[in-house]
Amino acid sequence: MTIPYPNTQPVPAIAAVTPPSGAARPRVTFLGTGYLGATYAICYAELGYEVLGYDVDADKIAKLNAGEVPIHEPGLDELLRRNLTAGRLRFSTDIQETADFGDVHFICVGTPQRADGMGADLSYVEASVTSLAQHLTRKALIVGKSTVPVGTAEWVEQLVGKHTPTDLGVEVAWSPEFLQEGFAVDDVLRPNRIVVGVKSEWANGMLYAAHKGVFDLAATEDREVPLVVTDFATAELVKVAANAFLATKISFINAMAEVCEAAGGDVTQLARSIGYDPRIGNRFLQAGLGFGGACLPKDIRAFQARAQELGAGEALRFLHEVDLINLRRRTRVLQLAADLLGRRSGPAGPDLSGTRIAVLGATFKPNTDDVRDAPALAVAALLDKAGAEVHVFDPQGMENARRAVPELTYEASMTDAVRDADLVCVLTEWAEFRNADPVALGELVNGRKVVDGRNCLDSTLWTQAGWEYRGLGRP
Ligand SMILES: NC(=O)c1ccc[n+]([C@@H]2O[C@H](COP(=O)([O-])OP(=O)(O)OC[C@H]3O[C@@H](n4cnc5c(N)ncnc54)[C@H](O)[C@@H]3O)[C@@H](O)[C@H]2O)c1
Ligand SMILES: O=c1ccn([C@@H]2O[C@H](COP(=O)(O)OP(=O)(O)O[C@H]3O[C@H](CO)[C@@H](O)[C@H](O)[C@H]3O)[C@@H](O)[C@H]2O)c(=O)[nH]1
Repeated sequence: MTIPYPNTQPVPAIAAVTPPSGAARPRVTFLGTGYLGATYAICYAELGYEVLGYDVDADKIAKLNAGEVPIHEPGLDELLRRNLTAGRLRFSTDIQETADFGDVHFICVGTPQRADGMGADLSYVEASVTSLAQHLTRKALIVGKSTVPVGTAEWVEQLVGKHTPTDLGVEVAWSPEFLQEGFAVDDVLRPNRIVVGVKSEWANGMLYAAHKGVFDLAATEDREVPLVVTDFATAELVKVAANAFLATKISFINAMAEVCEAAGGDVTQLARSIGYDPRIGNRFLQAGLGFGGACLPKDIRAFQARAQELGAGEALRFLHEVDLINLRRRTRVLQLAADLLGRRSGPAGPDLSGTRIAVLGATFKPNTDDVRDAPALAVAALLDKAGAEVHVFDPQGMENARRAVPELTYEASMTDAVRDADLVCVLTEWAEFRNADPVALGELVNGRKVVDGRNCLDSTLWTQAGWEYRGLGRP
């Protein structure tokens, strides 16, 4: 059932339900206040809901209660402070308080790649759902938002059944999340669709009420937010299918970059040209260092692992290739660096000892401080392993990067990083790097050589300023 909103007709399938707390709108909690949960909690308060965010990380909760957003996400600080002051939002490490507060509890904990293989680690889902269920004393709806292997919602339902008395009637639903870091506030307030997996009319009604603020905002802006109401399995699959598609699109253009490198073509012009075809579209066709972050890489691996378990592994074999194409871009940057520095590659890769390399960018993309599986940081580590002295600068990711890869040298500014460098690698396309003046930077370096790992620099400008320029998939 697909229900466009606002609908010209009443929505008969969605019954109005009274929240178990008796409040006019459901009171909502978010378990896990990381990149997903903190953003959601704050934006839902902005939509007018009464919200409680819960986490086991006391530092994070203390920061949030003090009006400090623990991550870098544009626009979130102001919304946090405004809604704390308005009294609609608070954060807690008390699970009993959380259980007592909410009508709808959203599970937003991490589902990282398992250390022992490709599948998803569901231990945080299990721990959060179990402790919540054990503390519930009235009917509520538990909604999974974390990205999970298909079948998890059924398992969560059993878990809830095991830990709550049947007469409470606690129900489970799944509503995957599609927000992009860096655009998260707008993505939560103005999503391009809402997908819910439900088993009962009551759950459907509660979830509708829990999303009504989003629909109302859309109506005031003369927009529609499509609502897809479906079963558990489809809801879970929609999420990983979307990420698999996005990853495939990026690897497709990076595969074309590889061919351009062999044939002497320019992938940026190729991408622009195919993107004019509306069936292809020009978004997510940016060739470069490839995809990283806490979602696409781990999600395509977990999807393959789950499909394998279900006997459908063949269907997703191409995702293995998508992953390999993506990872090859990292070694390509290493190779370009060695070429520019005139170093030959042996069987163990190039020897870059005695060189000094500036790495601009550490986060997995601009406008975030997130360095989880960041291609930029992975390349910085490869350059370091090859013997180079690596000096890194990132506008927002320094603290996380230092924690993740402490062996690199971290600098306080772009100019500090490039000073005396034999080579500059631009690996995350922050505006500060895109708009850097190649003439001024040229005065600081030891050698005017640049690898543009994101094809984000104006190659003509840099070449005119005397730089030897190499992009990915470009002649
Ligand atoms: N980051 C994104 O942009 C994004 C977008 C869509 C979906 N997702 C999915 O959302 C989920 C969360 O991702 P994230 O990036 O926010 O992760 P994160 O690591 O930033 O946040 C997870 C939070 O859960 C907390 N936590 C761990 N155990 C807990 C427990 N038992 N009870 C309560 N809290 C607990 C952690 O302390 C942490 O603050 C993942 O499944 C991810 O795939 C993330
Ligand atoms: O044309 C492109 C677009 C993106 N990327 C890279 O792809 C990665 C992922 O980018 P993006 O998708 O913008 O970041 P995320 O915030 O990880 O968002 C993805 O992962 C989230 C978590 O599942 C989903 O909710 C989002 O819909 C999905 O876009 C980054 O490293 C980008 O540099 C490219 O290399 N080329």
